[in-house]
Amino acid sequence: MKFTKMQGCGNDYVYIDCTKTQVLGDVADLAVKISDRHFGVGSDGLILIKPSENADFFMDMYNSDGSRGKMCGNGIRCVGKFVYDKGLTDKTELKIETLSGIKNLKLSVENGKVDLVTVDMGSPDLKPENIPVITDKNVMINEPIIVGDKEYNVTCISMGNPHAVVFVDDTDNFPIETVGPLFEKHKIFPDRVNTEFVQVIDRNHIKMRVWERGSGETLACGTGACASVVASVINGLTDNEVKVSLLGGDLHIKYDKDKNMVYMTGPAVTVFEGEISL
Ligand SMILES: N[C@@H](CCC[C@H](N)C(=O)O)C(=O)O
Repeated sequence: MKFTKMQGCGNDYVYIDCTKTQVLGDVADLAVKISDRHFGVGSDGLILIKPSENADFFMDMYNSDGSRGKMCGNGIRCVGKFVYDKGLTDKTELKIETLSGIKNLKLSVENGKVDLVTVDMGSPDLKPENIPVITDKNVMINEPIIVGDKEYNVTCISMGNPHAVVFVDDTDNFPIETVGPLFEKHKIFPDRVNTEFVQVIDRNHIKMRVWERGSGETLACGTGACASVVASVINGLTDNEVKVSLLGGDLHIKYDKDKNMVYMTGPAVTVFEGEISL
């Protein structure tokens, strides 16, 4: 089975072209095995590119623990690059279906290959039941919760998947490896949660580290960067166009408040290709 390893800001997945053939068997188990950084290819998860009846392609994504994600911001940019660079389409404006709906992509092509991709990420959803987060509040904006033995203020947002955004003074020295798992499995998040720890640098620049549900700390999270910018804007901390510096690179996020739409621009990179014998 042929695969391509790709990354967007260091958030790396193994991509398999399933437009003509299917992956048979237990895909969740395959995702766990392929993602293993010692005994597998090594990645934050697995992404299958499938045909779609409603869009140009379908993105089916799995975290490294085998759980299925509904949306992946860094992954969807790489799907755009994959299908264009491999000649599966010659369109530079694409519709990609995900488990959280259809997303529109614009590909920037340099010397015949895609480098940057802009994605219309749709509207952020703050309704607790849609995230989901268990609360008696109408929205969770900067609300205190106890995690472990400490109080943190969280802003909860769905970008097609669940996010909790926490503002901190210093992301570099934040103990994400101990606090991240406590957020992920906190009882108020019945489907677990992706947690972004955000430091505001200025009104157009934030730093962010992420603990992803199902994958642990990753070098970047596209949906998380979008949620972080929405949270920064609604908490009055930034303007609506923001550079998000992640451990693996920068994303540019625009939150159009009037239309309530979020746009993400960032890189998509092919790392290597290979073949797996199962
Ligand atoms: N890295 C992704 C998000 C992947 C899915 C997430 N862990 C989930 O389970 O919701 C991104 O770039 O958005």
